[in-house]
Amino acid sequence: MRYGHSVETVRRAEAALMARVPEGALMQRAAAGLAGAGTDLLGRVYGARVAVLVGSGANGGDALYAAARLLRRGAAATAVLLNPERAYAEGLAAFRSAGGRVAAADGGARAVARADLVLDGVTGIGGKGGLRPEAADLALAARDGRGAVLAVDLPSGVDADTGEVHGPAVHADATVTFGTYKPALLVDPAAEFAGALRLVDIGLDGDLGAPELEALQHADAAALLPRPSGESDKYRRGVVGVAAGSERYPGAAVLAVSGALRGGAGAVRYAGPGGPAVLARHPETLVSAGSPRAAGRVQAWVVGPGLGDTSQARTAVDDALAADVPILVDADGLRLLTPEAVRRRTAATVLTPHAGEAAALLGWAREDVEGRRLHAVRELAARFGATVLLKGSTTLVADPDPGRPVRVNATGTAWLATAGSGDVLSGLTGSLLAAGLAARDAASLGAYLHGLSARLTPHPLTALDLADSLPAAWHNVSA
Ligand SMILES: NC(=O)C1=CN([C@@H]2O[C@H](COP(=O)(O)OP(=O)(O)OC[C@H]3O[C@@H](n4cnc5c(N)ncnc54)[C@H](O)[C@@H]3O)[C@@H](O)[C@H]2O)[C@@H](O)CC1
Ligand SMILES: [K+]
Repeated sequence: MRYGHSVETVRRAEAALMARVPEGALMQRAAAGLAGAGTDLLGRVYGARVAVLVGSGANGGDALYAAARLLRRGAAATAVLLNPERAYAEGLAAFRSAGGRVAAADGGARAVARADLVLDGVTGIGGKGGLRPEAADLALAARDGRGAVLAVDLPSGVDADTGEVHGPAVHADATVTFGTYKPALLVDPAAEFAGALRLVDIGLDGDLGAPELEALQHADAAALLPRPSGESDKYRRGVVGVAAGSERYPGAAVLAVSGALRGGAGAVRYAGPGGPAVLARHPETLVSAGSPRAAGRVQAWVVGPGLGDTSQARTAVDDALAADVPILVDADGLRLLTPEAVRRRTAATVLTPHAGEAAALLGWAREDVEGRRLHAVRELAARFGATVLLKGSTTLVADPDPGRPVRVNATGTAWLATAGSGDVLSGLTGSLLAAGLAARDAASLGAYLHGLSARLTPHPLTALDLADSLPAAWHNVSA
């Protein structure tokens, strides 16, 4: 599992650790990791030009010590001090004694433009609000310059705890972060500013408390995959019901069933008007034309994709909400649900909105959901007492229990933004629910496999390609 911790948790762990190690040791560990990443980006250090953006805190200190290390290996380095009186004094002294130069008051942009590597040490976890104008200009010069931009701990200007970006921020090619990931590195929009991530161990692990965020890795996904045992038959593996599609949108039925068939359940029951289209593509489906209530026993329901807005659609949603098994509600189901009926449920409920649907459920503007994804997903989970999977550039899964970390999916790709891809995810995740996974595990494993499948499918991909690649994603995880 990859974890993200809040600033408060990091600060507490640092304080505990600092009491046990010699003064300055943590910063030297950080600087060593940073210099190593800088070396990798440069390829050849000797003769390279490094520009160091230095703010007024320890983040600038890390950058200065790292630059001192690069200077000792033959680089030339220029520091751009944003607040010369408050630059980290010991780091600046080490930088100067290794041969580093300080740019003249008006020479910062030139140093940045000429650099092969720009170290962004403006702010780290102590940053508040976006970059101030002078730093914002340098960040632009760094983005437009020829060198690689390496952020120290975080790209300066992003909000460490929320992943929100309120104003200009550094666009990094890579970020070296210390001790643990910070939420901003894992959640958009901030994560888009961070580039490739590298975690440097500074010895915090034993002192870190509970994480804010966690991201499944391959091994975590593998451990969650349902596997049939010797005693399994199709009913013991779980039967998933799919109430999706309509005369108007029969494709959604086909796509949701395609996902469901590849999600580990032993059988898929389809209930609704899309039966002929479903059978034409998937003859193994158990099809009925009525509502979920009349469809026979299942261990989980998926309701919503392509249902439309008919009375039959409303009945399907009401029936699914009334069923005493886990359910997943997506798309039209999210528009048709009664919040009170969701809150009344005792079996698990998973809601899978994209930003627009989340905005409608919350009564927010869509931009607010996109800008405040972590807040939005937590708020939805709390209001509905449900597990919420918020789709998008970084898919998040929040549990109704606010004490549990939000899960962030690391496998997504922009290629998933294709018609019908959400229908496949719904079917897949519902199938994992039917196979017996807990709601947050089903949702986060569903997102993981779905993203991986998109990565394994030749581009540009269609939703059916995506479903067809799910066995390869499954195999990739379990291999
Ligand atoms: N505490 C520790 O043990 C360690 C800290 N480390 C580094 O220390 C950083 C935290 O250092 P600090 O707490 O000094 O804080 P930062 O260096 O992140 O920034 C705080 C300083 O920046 C100013 N500032 C805040 N927002 C600003 C903005 N928008 N524009 C311009 N200036 C702004 C503040 O007035 C303050 O002087 C970490 O991110 C990490 O890089 C590492 O050296 C590892 C060890
Ligand atoms: K930084």
